[in-house]
Amino acid sequence: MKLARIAAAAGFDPGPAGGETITGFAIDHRKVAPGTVFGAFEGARVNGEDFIPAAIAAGAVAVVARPEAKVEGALHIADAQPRRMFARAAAAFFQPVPETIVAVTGTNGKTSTVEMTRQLWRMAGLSAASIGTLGVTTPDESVSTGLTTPDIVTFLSNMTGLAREGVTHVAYEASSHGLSQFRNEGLRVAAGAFTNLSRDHLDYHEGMEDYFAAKMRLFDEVVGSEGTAVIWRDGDGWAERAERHARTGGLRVLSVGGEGEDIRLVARTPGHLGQMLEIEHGGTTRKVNLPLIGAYQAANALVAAGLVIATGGDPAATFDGLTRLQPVRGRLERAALNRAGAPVYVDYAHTPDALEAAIAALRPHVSDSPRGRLIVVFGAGGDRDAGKRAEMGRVAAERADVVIVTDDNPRGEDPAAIRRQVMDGAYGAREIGDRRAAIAAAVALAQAGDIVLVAGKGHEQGQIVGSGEDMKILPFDDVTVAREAAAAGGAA
Ligand SMILES: CC(=O)N[C@H]1[C@@H](OP(=O)(O)OP(=O)(O)OC[C@H]2O[C@@H](n3ccc(=O)[nH]c3=O)[C@H](O)[C@@H]2O)O[C@H](CO)[C@@H](O)[C@@H]1O[C@H](C)C(=O)N[C@@H](C)C(=O)N[C@H](CCC(=O)O)C(=O)O
Ligand SMILES: Nc1ncnc2c1ncn2[C@@H]1O[C@H](COP(=O)(O)OP(=O)(O)OP(=O)(O)O)[C@@H](O)[C@H]1O
Ligand SMILES: N[C@H](CCC[C@H](N)C(=O)O)C(=O)O
Ligand SMILES: [Mg+2]
Repeated sequence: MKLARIAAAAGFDPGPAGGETITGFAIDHRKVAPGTVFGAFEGARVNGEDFIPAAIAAGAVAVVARPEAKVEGALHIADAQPRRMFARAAAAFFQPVPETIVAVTGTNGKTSTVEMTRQLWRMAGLSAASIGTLGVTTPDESVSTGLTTPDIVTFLSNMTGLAREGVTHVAYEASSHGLSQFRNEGLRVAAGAFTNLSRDHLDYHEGMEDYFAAKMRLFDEVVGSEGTAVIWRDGDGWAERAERHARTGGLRVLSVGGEGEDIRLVARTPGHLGQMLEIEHGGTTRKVNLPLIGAYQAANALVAAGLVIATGGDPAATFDGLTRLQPVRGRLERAALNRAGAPVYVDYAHTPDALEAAIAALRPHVSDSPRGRLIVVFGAGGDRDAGKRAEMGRVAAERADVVIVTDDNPRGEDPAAIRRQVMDGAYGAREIGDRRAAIAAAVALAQAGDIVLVAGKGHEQGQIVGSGEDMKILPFDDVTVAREAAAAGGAA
C-alpha cells in the first residue's frame, strides 16, 4: 500500500514520501524491515525515540513520533499523541477487518464478558472470535498474546487475520493500560461495555480518577458516535458517570442490571449448579436458567447479551442462548472434589472486589447443617498495585472461614514481603508461601460440606518469578495442582 493512501486516511502530509510502498508497521525497532512505518514512543521502561536511527538503518521509511523527536533519513510523522496517530495510520493499512467489533472495559469481568459474547454470537450461527486475557479465541483454537490488550500492531494484524479467515464478529477486552496507550484504535467499534470499577492498577494510574479516565476513553473516543454503550448499573456511582460520558459523546445507552432500564434483572435465585434469572426486556419478562453460579457471572452474561442485542442480535434467541453458556476457563471452575467430597474451585479473583464476588458466589453452596466452612487460598502479584494487598487480605478474613495466604506471581519482588502486606489485612490467616503446599493444605483441611476457593491465577499456566533478564515462568496450573492434591488424599 502507498504511504499517500495511509496519509489520507490518518490525516497527515506525506510530502514527497507519498509514493513509498509500505510493507508493514512496527513499534519495536527489532521488528523493522524495509518499507516499515516505525512508531517511536516514550515508554515506562525506555524511550522508543532512542531507537529511531536503528529503525531507519533497518529500512523504516517513516517514523511516527513527537514533534520534538529527531528523525533523519525518513519521513517524520510528527504528532503530540504519536501512539494515536500511529494507530490511525496502521488501521488504514491493516484491512480488511471484521464488520462487527465490540469492546469491554471495567476492572473485573472483561474476559468473561467477551468470551460469553463470542459464545452467544456463535450460537446465533455467526463466525465470532474474542481477543483478551485468554488470547485470541476462535471456534477452532485459542492463541495467547501474553497481554489482555495486545500491542496495536499485534491487535490490528490479528483483526485482519480473523477477517481473512471469515470471522465477522469480534469482542475484545479493552484494559486501562491498553486504552491509555492507544493499543486498540482506528477501528469502527459498534458497541462498548462497562462492567464495573474498583481498585486495581494503582501502581500505573495516579488514582481512581485517572484509572476511570483511562477507561472512559472507550466511550469518549473508541466507540463510534453512532455506537452503543452497554452499562452494568450497580448504583456505585461509577456506572452513572460512565453513562454520562456515553451520552455526552452521543452514544446510545443500553443499561443492564437490577437498576437497568433496558435489560432489567428482576430476580436471581441461586441453584445448585446454576441460577434462575428473571429478566425484563422490551416489555417482556422471561425466566432464564443460567448454567453458571454467582451474581458476578449473571452480571457478565447479561452484559454480553446486551452487546449482542446492541449489535443487531435477536433478543429472544440471545436470552435463550444464555441457558447454553459454557463455563469460562478459570472463572469459578470446579477443579476437583477431595476425598471428603468437598469441591475445590479455581477463580481468577485478583482484586479486593473480585475476591469478594468470588466468595459471595460460593457462600450459598457451603453446607448449613452441618455448618461448613469456606476455605480460601490466595496471594497477590508482584510489581503490581501494592495497595490492594491488605484490602484483599481484609476481604478474605472478613468473608471466608479459613484463610491461607500464599504466593501469586512474585515477579521482581520479595514474595515474603508481598505476603506480609496481604497478611497485614488478613487477621487470623495462615501463611504458606509455596503455592502447591498451600493448596494441598487447604484440600487436606476440607471436610464434607466445606468449599475450597483457590483465587488469583485462574487459567494461568505459570508462576512468574524474577524480572528482566532473570524472569522465569515456572509451570504452574491451579486446576492441575488442586486435582493432584485431591488425588493424593489431601496430605499436606
Ligand atoms: C507498563 C506497560 O503497560 N507496558 C507495556 C508497554 O510498554 P511501554 O510502551 O511502556 O514500552 P517500553 O518497554 O518502555 O519501550 C518503549 C518503546 O520502545 C520500544 N523498544 C523497546 C526496546 C527496544 O530494544 N526497541 C524498541 O523499539 C518498545 O517497543 C516501545 O514501543 O507496551 C508494550 C508493548 O505493547 C507492552 O509489552 C508492555 O507491557 C508490559 C510487559 C506489561 O507487563 N504490561 C502489563 C502491566 C499490562 O499491560 N497489563 C494490562 C492490564 C491487564 C488487566 O486489565 O488487568 C494488559 O492489557 O495486559
Ligand atoms: N462482574 C463482576 N463483578 C465483580 N467481580 C467479577 C466480575 N466478573 C468477574 N469478577 C471477578 O474477577 C475475576 C476475573 O474475571 P475476568 O477474567 O472476567 O475479569 P477481567 O476484567 O478480564 O480481568 P483482567 O483485568 O485480569 O483482564 C473473576 O474470576 C471473578 O473473581
Ligand atoms: N491482568 C492482571 C493479571 C493479574 C493476575 C495475578 N495472577 C497477578 O499476577 O497479579 C494484571 O496484570 O494485573
Ligand atoms: Mg481479562
